[in-house]
Amino acid sequence: MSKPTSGPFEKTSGWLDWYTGPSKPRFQVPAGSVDAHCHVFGPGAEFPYAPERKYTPCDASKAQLFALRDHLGFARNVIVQATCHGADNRAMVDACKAAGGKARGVATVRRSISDAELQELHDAGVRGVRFNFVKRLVDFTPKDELLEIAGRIAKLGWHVVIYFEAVDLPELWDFFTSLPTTVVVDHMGRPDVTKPIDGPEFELFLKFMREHPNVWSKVSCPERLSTTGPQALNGEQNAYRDVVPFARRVVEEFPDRVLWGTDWPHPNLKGHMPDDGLLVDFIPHIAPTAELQKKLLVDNPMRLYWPEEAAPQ
Ligand SMILES: O=C(O)/C=C(\CC(=O)C(=O)O)C(=O)O
Repeated sequence: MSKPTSGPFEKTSGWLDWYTGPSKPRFQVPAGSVDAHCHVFGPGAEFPYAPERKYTPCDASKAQLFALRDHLGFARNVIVQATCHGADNRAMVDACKAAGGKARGVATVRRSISDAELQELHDAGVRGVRFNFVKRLVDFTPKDELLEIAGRIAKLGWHVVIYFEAVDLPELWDFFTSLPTTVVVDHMGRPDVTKPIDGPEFELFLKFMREHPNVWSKVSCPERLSTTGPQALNGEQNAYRDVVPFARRVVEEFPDRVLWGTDWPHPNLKGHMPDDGLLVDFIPHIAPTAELQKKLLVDNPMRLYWPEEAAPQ
């Protein structure tokens, strides 16, 4: 793939650019697979980064995303608005429109958005909004504003994607469980994988899913959660071993409510930038059967993002 640029913006110091020579995965994903968590960044010269952003990335264009999709063997993308674009959804919307029906979007919106603007987002392929509670990424938005937004987007049949750290789940529980839509958790609520899988923290997350059938989870981002590695580089086929039991537990207990995504272009990674081909090779470790793989990669994302095309359950 072509090399990343950064246009008129200066990248955050220490920024790691996405990996330009991803390997061909050994694991062949099922036909019609969806990369259900990825982003586009700019390009900044065309779609400037938001003034309120907490980081400035390298560019990651729609063409580069679609090239990766094809290289990895995926059919479709779900493009999630990244915080470096704030509530300016133009780059994400432009990518969705250019994908010719092969991408859906998850937007960030403020309460000031009009019904006509929401409808425009819908027409472009947006099917959800993201509420981000990770303090290093966003400033606080009052819960009443978020609830108001959730009530409005529920009428469009959209869902809410939530991003938070495991330690914050108890405090956010009442808010999350009051949401009137399907709720999709990013990266399993970022468990601390150095803690026991049967310990209180991850148990609380499992209870959250068990007691609330509207809650789904992305079993993504082992490269963010792992502390032991090994890194998905240089052909490594057993990357991020410490994350496997956590993701596998979620896939096996909730096979109809899990999604997977590359998280390309992997904003804010500090230690290394994974080879996305090897990230795909991680999938059979967490979804060990063909049936689980098809639910994770095809049936579930199709039901949520392309219900009009999804096979009946
Ligand atoms: O890409 C992700 O899912 C995670 C992110 C970035 C992010 O959420 C954003 O910029 O919106 C992170 O942990 O830094």
